[in-house]
Amino acid sequence: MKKIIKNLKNKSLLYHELPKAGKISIKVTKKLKNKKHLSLAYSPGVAEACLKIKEKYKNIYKYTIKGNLVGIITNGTAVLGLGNIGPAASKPVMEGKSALFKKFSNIDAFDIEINEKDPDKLCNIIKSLEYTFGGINLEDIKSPECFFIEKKLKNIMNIPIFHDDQHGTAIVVCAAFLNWLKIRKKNIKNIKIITSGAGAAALACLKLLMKLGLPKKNIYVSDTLGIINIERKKKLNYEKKKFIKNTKKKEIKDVIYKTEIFLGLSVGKILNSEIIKKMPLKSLIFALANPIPEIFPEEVKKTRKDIFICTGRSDYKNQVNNLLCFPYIFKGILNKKKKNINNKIKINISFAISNIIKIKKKSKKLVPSPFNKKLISVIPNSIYK
Ligand SMILES: NC(=O)C1=CN([C@@H]2O[C@H](COP(=O)(O)OP(=O)(O)OC[C@H]3O[C@@H](n4cnc5c(N)ncnc54)[C@H](OP(=O)(O)O)[C@@H]3O)[C@@H](O)[C@H]2O)C=CC1
Ligand SMILES: CC(=O)C(=O)O
Ligand SMILES: [Mg+2]
Repeated sequence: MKKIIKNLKNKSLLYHELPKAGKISIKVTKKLKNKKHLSLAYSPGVAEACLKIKEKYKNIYKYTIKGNLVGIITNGTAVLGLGNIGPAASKPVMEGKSALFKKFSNIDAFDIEINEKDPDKLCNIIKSLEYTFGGINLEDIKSPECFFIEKKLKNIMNIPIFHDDQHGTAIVVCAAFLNWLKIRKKNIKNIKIITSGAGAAALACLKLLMKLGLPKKNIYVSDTLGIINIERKKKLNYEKKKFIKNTKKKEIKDVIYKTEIFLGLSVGKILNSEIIKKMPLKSLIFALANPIPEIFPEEVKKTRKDIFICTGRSDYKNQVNNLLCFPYIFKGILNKKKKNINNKIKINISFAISNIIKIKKKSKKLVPSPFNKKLISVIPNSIYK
């Protein structure tokens, strides 16, 4: 195992370094071979396009890349499960998201890493980028600040704003959950769930699961201090407060015997064999922290073959990752000029993703592969005007 991990680390570094540093580059889309072309692309011809936009702002979509350009914006405060590693160290992730936009939905996306933690100041900087982009994909901004930032940007900007870690993740988690319900022939009203994580991703997932019908009383939320229960005094924010559970139980292991879903959106290695032994039959574990999941599938299989397991990683089956959503949802958003994605649309998309999978009796497959060609049609088509 150690050798495999070392091998992956080395390969990944070489992948990023060679033959050219980074994962993306810019491509010129018009002929630019001679002075004739140059006089169209640059001075004097370019002035005509400028003046058309000056005359009518909407022309910016006709004469520039704006309508197919997304800004992937972070301040590096919650980068994967690596935490607050800062804007510079976040750049490989953001370049990666840009590469995925291009690969999976042919959307051009610039990564913008901003060295600003103050939510109001960050909003002002992002607002000032409004003319450049057709939409903003907020990424890896820690909670609870991310909730305020997204809300404020939606109010002050005239382009779509989408916090991927919240809504992209929630849509994909719900899709997997719907298929698990189908396989298990279970009623959502009877399902109990415990989270590890009470941040952007975990709370957004819970909110969407509740829209699907999961009763709030069936939810336990836990974070670095354990279950958010009635005795909790510290480290509560207004979003966590919505999920205070009427219990004195403190630890995941105290309640996991009755929760069929474990939703891990925190950090690696939270679960172990001892804890999962107690889970109900054929439970579902989302071990979605990146890059190290809350528990590795090998450990689950060793202990409990009946359990369904999803991770956020590309090297295991059932990759529950917002990658299954963000390239395609933006395709729909940009094409349909849709500014806001409401819960009804998010649920439509979850059903659309889940329906790609043909449920088979003994199968444990809950989500399509990221390379499934149906995603590019079903997700944008689930967004109505
Ligand atoms: N697979 C996927 O598609 C996605 C996966 N993720 C993963 O989810 C995780 C969280 O991301 P995000 O919500 O954006 O980040 P946030 O910073 O918003 O939230 C992180 C949460 O994890 C909790 N946490 C951190 N360490 C521990 C610990 N040792 N035990 C229990 N809880 C802990 C924090 O607790 P506290 O509040 O007490 O600080 C916080 O509630 C990351 O690992 C990320 O990679 C995120 C988005 C998508
Ligand atoms: C997948 C992702 O967005 C994350 O882990 O933060
Ligand atoms: Mg992320």
